[in-house]
Amino acid sequence: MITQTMGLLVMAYGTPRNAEEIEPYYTHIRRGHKPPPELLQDLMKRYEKIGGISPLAHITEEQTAKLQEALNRVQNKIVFKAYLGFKHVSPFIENAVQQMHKDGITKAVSIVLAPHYSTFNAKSYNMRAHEESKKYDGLEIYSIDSWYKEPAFIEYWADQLHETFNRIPETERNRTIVIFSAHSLPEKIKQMNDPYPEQIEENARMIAEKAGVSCYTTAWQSAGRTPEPWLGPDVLDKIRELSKQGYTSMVFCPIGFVADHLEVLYDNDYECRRLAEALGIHYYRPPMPNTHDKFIEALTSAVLKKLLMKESDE
Ligand SMILES: CC1=C(CCC(=O)O)c2cc3nc(cc4[nH]c(cc5[nH]c(cc1n2)c(C)c5CCC(=O)O)c(CCC(=O)O)c4C)C(CCC(=O)O)=C3C
Ligand SMILES: [Fe+2]
Repeated sequence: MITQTMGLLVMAYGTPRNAEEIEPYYTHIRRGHKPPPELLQDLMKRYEKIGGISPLAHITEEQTAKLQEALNRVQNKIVFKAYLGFKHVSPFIENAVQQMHKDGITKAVSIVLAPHYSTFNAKSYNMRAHEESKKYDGLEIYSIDSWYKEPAFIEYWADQLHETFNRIPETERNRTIVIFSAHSLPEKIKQMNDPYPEQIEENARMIAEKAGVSCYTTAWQSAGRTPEPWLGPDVLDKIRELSKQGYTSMVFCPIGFVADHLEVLYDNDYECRRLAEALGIHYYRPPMPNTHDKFIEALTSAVLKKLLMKESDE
């Protein structure tokens, strides 16, 4: 019995699709200010290092298609129709909302392809979607703020940790530490009572507990290249500190991200690995969620939970 079609607004950071798009992308991130040539060169070099361009565009589309497919498979009351909107590239979040309205959608649920809530990501994504939807009479969007506690998400990373530990020689295990990391944000979020730092800590604890890992820590990565202070400790400093403490194997779980992209393939797999190996440390980084079934299950569950809560409100 099908009762309604519902929009599924999937929002993500966005990535350039080819080398020509890098400059306009970076300009958008910098709120319309063209990057100075050195910064642009530096970013282009990082993309070159991971194969010319990020695999992210493709992965995001696949995640969205799989989420739509799973939502329509596990229940038969609502037909979900997915719309993808980006923060920094076209189609922008606003374009996706407008398209939903054009297609006659009156109710939609929105989800961000990042697990945690902060003023810089989920809040700004949701605000942009809501501002745009106000222009269209009768388009209501139910926004999921965060979904990092989804059991299938915790299980995904716990399973990955199990598999990774199985690859680490037994004699090495008592000198192994897991580093959970997320994108750093400007330190001023602390004065804004932003829940992001606590959510990362809580998520790390939940995953470590589920995996039975007692030796773990958290750190920040990929801080912006601006003069203002960013949340620390940075993951590179953390590697140096842990090396001094005698750890010789490190397992990197960048839980703030959900796909293979620049921050993981360059900041973790190139920068962290290079430093770790220079210090004689074995570097491990379990695969990212990408389109893994467990991960899609987590997103599916977050969407259905949001709608159940909505039903009981009404
Ligand atoms: C919290 C957060 C997430 C995770 C949550 C979410 O996903 O929403 C995230 C993800 C991503 N960030 C990405 C890329 C970039 N982010 C930059 C710069 C910035 N990120 C910020 C925050 C975040 N970013 C911030 C506060 C800045 C400073 C400028 C500003 O105030 O906005 C820059 C500029 C140059 C540089 O600093 O490197 C680039 C190129 C890509 C795509 C990678 C690819 O293409 O493979 C992804 C998935
Ligand atoms: Fe970013």
